Amino acid sequence: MPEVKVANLAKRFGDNAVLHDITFTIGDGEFFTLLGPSGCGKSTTLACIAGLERPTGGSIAVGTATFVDAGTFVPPEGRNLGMVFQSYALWPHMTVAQNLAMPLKIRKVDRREQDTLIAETLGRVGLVELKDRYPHQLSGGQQQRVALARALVYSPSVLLLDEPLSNLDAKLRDQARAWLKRLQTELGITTVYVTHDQDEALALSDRIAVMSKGDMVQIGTPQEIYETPATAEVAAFVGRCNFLTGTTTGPGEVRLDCTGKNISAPAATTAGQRVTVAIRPERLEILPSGHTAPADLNVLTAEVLTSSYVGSRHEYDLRLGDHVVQAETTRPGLTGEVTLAVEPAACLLYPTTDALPKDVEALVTIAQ
Ligand SMILES: Nc1ncnc2c1ncn2[C@@H]1O[C@H](COP(=O)(O)OP(=O)(O)OP(=O)(O)O)[C@@H](O)[C@H]1O
Repeated sequence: MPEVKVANLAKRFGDNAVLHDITFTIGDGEFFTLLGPSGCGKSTTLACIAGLERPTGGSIAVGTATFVDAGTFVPPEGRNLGMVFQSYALWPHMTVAQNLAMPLKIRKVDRREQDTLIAETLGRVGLVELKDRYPHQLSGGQQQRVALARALVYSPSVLLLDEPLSNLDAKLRDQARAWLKRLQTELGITTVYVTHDQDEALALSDRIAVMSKGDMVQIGTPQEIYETPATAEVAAFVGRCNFLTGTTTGPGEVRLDCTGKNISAPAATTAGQRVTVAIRPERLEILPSGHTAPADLNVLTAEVLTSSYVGSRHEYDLRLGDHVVQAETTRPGLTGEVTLAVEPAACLLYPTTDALPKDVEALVTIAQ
């Protein structure tokens, strides 16, 4: 399966520049996800790869084939890519087998070969016995599999998926996610996946590209994106996060505004910088008041405001100085004053100029 190379991709609709200078390379057989909030340009990027949109700048190549470059634009039918959209777009008056036959007929595959490819592909997605049903006789999950089978039946070089699971209910979606990942690994097909769902992106991807307002903000493995987000905005978008403001007081030290106390944060360098400290809720260990935390941890005193039981863990809202922070733990029944302990390495620092989304700003200031 070939590499996908996108370089300096730009797209504008009239005066509206929606993609600026997007560059990434997707490896052979990689599951690569474009993740970001609504309107950031994910679908437009995918549509440019598919040939459904004509970029205003940059180049796109798959393997040795150049699809887009100065003076070159290969139309979608010349690209041999498989595509599945959020709305499965199955032909309602055709059976499952007929839906799969359509792209083969367009490619003038002979009849006997068509039957073999359809049977093989339906076998792969576990739908052989449903081949004579019409789309309205299938569940949402089954329709989604048919759409995927239709995109795979002609052995595309790359699979493009635009929020293909978002019409499924939560439980089905989890199952479909696991199934999709298994199928993709089995086929080894290079896949570009678009989603605004960070859990889905973390669970499925070999690498994730986080987009914001037409720019690529960070590209990395799920672990890199979650554990070392490049900006406060990425930290806020991927997973839950507490944001506290402060001022660096020297190498490795920050004075928090909310408590007036210093904490260790290895990324701090020179004194006097205004910073935002980002801490994931699960990295805040809650200890009942009076319990001593290991000496190498940052220790803060907080007060439990509310707790919720969410099955595998308890989520606590706590007052920390004039802020509310969230922490997750398996410890039930904590009330009143508690100790929060956090490893210095889990206190990520960003310049305060790093814009946070408005809803996160509201969270940061809620307790003031
Ligand atoms: N055909 C079009 N004409 C004009 N503007 C468009 C067109 N298609 C997309 N846009 C604009 O381009 C921007 C990026 O849209 P795009 O659909 O790529 O975002 P997205 O990240 O996929 O969002 P969502 O998750 O909501 O689908 C948006 O501001 C959108 O309004």
